[in-house]
Amino acid sequence: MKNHKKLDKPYTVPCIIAVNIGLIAVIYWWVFHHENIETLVPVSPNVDRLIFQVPCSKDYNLEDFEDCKPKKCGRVVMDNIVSKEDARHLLMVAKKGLALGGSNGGASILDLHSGALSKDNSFINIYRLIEDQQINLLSETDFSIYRKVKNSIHEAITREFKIPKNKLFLTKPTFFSRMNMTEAKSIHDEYWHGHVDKETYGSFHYTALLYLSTYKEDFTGGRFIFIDKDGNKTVEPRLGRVSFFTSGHENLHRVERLISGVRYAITVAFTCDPKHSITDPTAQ
Ligand SMILES: O=C(O)CCC(=O)C(=O)O
Ligand SMILES: [Fe+2]
Repeated sequence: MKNHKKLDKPYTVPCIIAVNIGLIAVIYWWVFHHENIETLVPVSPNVDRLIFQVPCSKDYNLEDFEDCKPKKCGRVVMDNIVSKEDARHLLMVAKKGLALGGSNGGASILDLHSGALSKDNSFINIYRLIEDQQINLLSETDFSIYRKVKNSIHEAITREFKIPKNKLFLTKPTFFSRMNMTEAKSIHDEYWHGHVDKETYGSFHYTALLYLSTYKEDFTGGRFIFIDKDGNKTVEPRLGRVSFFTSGHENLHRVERLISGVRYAITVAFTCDPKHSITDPTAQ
């Protein structure tokens, strides 16, 4: 026993050093790299209606639109206002539209209103392409499901934020998005930066997201993250899930970088300013 102890001694100092280095590495990672993320809405179970109030930023103070601008700010998640069937149909529209173009980086968009479609590191017009190539890509059913879904989201926002229906307008840009883990080739591909929609897009007062694919089933990474002062909070995407929120600084957010798979969603935006109102898209 005595001999055994003697043999152990030469290892004591290196052991203490190794443990200390390990400890310092863990503390360093925790302080500088560990992200404290709370799951606000997990991918399952299905949620009927979840509401999270947040204090409004000053973004709305100088604006008119008394009937429409948020009096209370917040976030709402609803899984049952868009049917799975309609969400699947829109996923098919996204796939067939984006198949005609696509960014060479990690993020592509298709805007049915303006026709903008990502192509390599720029944009082309899908309606011009359809005309040039004489293809029958988008049907009247595609547009009618898109309008129906947009109307359900509009109705939910007016109900939850107590806005007269005729005071809230669809605005641009409103678009399908496809994200994957390909390395970014242009700034348009860098979807993971924190941003405020009201600032980024100008006209937004309320932002809605309709998810067309499901976290952990179709992709990993790619969670939606609210960046709050008291920590980050995620909404995990799920086919047919609608997440909407007031678009000011109270809802700074980003999308987490994808780790695997492909993520589809639609950003649908609404404004209180009739000058920025847009009409529903139609076959051109
Ligand atoms: O797709 C998402 O979850 C968020 C997209 C977004 O932040 C945006 O379109 O402004
Ligand atoms: Fe956004």
